[in-house]
Amino acid sequence: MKLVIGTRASRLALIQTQWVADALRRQNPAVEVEIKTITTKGDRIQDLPLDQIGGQGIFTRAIVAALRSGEIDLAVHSLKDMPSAMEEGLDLACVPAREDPRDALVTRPGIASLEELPMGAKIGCGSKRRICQLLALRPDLEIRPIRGNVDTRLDRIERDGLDGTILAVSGLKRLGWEGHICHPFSPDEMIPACGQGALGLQIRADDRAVKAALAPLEDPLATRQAAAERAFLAAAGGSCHLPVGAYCRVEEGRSTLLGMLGTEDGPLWVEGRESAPAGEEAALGRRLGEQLKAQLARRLRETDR
Ligand SMILES: NCc1[nH]cc(CCC(=O)O)c1CC(=O)O
Repeated sequence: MKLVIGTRASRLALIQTQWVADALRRQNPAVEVEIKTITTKGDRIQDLPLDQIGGQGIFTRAIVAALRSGEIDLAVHSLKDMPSAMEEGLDLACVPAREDPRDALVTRPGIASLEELPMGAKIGCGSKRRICQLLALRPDLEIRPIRGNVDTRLDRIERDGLDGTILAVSGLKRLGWEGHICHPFSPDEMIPACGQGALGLQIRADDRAVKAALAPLEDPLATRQAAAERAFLAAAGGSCHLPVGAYCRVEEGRSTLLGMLGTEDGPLWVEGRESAPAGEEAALGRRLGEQLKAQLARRLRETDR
């Protein structure tokens, strides 16, 4: 059996795809794997903030089209870049073992902790979710817009005279930059993006052969976390325009979900926590998502008065 995997061309995307290809070959030596790189709108437009390019799934749409046309059989995404509603005719085949889900502060040399960041330090950050939560911890910090892939952002600390930036631990680890981490934020300090650190393996919904070939890669824990976090994202109505995040802690017999949701233009945001028996993660995500959406709407009405 031959299987063509599609991916973005960034170094991180290629490393993630190579990981899946290797796992596939290991599980199933009969599978012949080919990797095809695809340029997305998000990769082409590097000089605009994400929320000005517009549209959900700017990093995934071109890949989705290749999947639909049969040009590729499997798309490897960062789960956090996938819209909560799956495109018509496509399916999430499975979620493999997850990398570290946390966000991390990366600083210029000479700053060894969050506390050592001077008053008014300049932090490069384009994520509304990260900005809301960082300012809650350190209201004095000055936020500067920043974009580009992980390697570019690290370079820009020095080039733009920044004191630091915030990146996902998973991406830093996969790229070999974990030594740059100054402070990993616990999910209680900074709720990660839904699915952060996990990969989403996307296939044509009717492609049973590819689904079966991928089945051994499924991680039951990551699958339960993803079910909760993505149901939260869908129910909260989250997109890349809103500060939104969720993290599901899976324990013996019980799952606890942390979630946060804010308004597009800030500064208002709310957070909450709910738990449910194991196996009910999707319902848990929906419940907390609806709850926080209603809570945010209430808070907005109160501030209008
Ligand atoms: N938004 C860009 C993006 N998409 C996926 C990752 C890597 C993190 C992951 O594995 O989820 C990153 C970089 C980052 O946020 O630091």
